[in-house]
Amino acid sequence: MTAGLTLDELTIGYRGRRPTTIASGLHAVAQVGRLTTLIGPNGAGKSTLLRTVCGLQKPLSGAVRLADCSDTTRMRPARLARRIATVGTQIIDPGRLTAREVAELGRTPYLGATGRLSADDRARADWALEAVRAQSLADRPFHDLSDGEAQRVLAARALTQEPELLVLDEPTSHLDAPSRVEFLDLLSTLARENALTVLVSSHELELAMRLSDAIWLLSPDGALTTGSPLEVAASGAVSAAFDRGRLRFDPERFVFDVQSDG
Ligand SMILES: Nc1ncnc2c1ncn2[C@@H]1O[C@H](COP(=O)(O)OP(=O)(O)OP(=O)(O)O)[C@@H](O)[C@H]1O
Repeated sequence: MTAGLTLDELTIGYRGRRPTTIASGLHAVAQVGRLTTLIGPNGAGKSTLLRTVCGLQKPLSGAVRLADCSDTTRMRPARLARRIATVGTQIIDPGRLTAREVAELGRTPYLGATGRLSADDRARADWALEAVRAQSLADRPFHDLSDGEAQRVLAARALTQEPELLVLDEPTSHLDAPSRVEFLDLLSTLARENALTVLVSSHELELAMRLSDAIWLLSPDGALTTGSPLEVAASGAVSAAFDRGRLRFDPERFVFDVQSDG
């Protein structure tokens, strides 16, 4: 197994007038060819961690290392864009562009001074649209797509970027139930078949536990528990972070049960 992403004594948070530390001294590894899902209750710091991993936000201290040990927190944006692709929670508004043209935007970090796409650039975008099963959407205006369709096209744009690390913040939030399963399964397949490291955040705890190769659980106290879904469930950390009221997480079936009174 090869480490595609390593958090190295990473402390995340916010500077400014009211400095806030969200989590400190984090250590974790995401493997190449695996789907790693970051889970945690609202406000635990998932988006903060993902933004820090992608170089969109500076860490308070520590490093985020790629497979060759280079530190993304010190990388220039142009270099970052060739190595990490990210899909945020917001659906973008690219004006009148078609879905194919949006996917082709993923080639931007590789274009020369003319800004013209080569046949290889176009072929890469076509491959990515096919990989996320969005070829049939290619010629449609992006802004006419449903949120779920748009999310698949944005994933294609990220793949077109030929990253070694793909980071998606809540990629299933706009999808219906079967599409959520399908999309996480697709990400797992893409990771495996393309030697890609994939890190996603999700509120779909039960699905994430069933479909991910590895789990990073960020607890409200800033602790990060990592391992296979079985290992993380057995550690009791999922229950500690999510159980409330009569809701209990079953670490063997990966589902929440509502306990009866008495
Ligand atoms: N720009 C900011 N400055 C200071 N604090 C912030 C800033 N953005 C977010 N926070 C705080 O950081 C904490 C973590 O927020 P974050 O959005 O990373 O959590 P999350 O786990 O992604 O939450 P959710 O599941 O609700 O999306 C929260 O307490 C939030 O209020």
